[in-house]
Amino acid sequence: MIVRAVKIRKIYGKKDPFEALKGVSLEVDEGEILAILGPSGCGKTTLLNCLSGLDTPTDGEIFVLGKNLNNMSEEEKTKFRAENMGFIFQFFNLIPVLTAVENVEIPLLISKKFPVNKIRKKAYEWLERLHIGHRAKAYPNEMSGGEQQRVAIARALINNPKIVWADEPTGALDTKNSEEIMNIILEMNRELGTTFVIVTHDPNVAQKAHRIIKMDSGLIISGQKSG
Ligand SMILES: Nc1ncnc2c1ncn2[C@@H]1O[C@H](COP(=O)(O)OP(=O)(O)OP(=O)(O)O)[C@@H](O)[C@H]1O
Repeated sequence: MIVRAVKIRKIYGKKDPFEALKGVSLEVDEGEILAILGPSGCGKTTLLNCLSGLDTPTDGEIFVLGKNLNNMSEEEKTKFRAENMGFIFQFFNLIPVLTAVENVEIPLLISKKFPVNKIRKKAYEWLERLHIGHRAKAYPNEMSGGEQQRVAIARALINNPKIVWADEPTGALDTKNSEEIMNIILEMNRELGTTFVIVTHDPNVAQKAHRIIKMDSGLIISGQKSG
């Protein structure tokens, strides 16, 4: 088990509090592709952000790779994320002033695990692997949505993370590109064993996952492994 969340509650606001998560427990196995499906506003992004340590739940405990996020400082969480996690977003979140290959290099430059002279080569290899080597020198605004998302996936995976969090990764793409992005995620999962947790509105995307969790109004309503 790579992720375990126990009775997560998240309350936004003090004056006019809103309970976005009402006691959510879930487990994710290593190597699993888990889709989190549910209507707008049901708490999917809030849950994902809590699980990855980007946000802090009001109550409950989250263990990732056996580590309790509650026991980590913000600095420790940042380091833990950089070493173990990758992120994919709906609108790609590429840095507009950097080329494709420069965007892909970022996690390696931060982690300092690779000598600088090897980083460019590795970034090119990842772009080739995702069939966009020919776009290496393009800037984000010169690329299609599908191309930008491939760059973002290369960036998410280049550091060989144990787990990748994807928030509506196909939300800004047409059907054909959505299918291609999901196929890439499946392929990477098979080849590298990376765990993916994918928030989506799209039942076609969710269908390709190993397991689907359905949420409604701040609760998981189906798909939990145990009660
Ligand atoms: N920072 C915030 N302050 C107050 N309320 C918030 C905040 N962030 C989210 N919410 C509320 O919490 C609820 C859950 O939001 P969340 O973004 O997690 O839903 P979601 O299921 O991801 O929605 P969508 O599919 O539209 O992205 C929503 O009602 C939202 O309005």
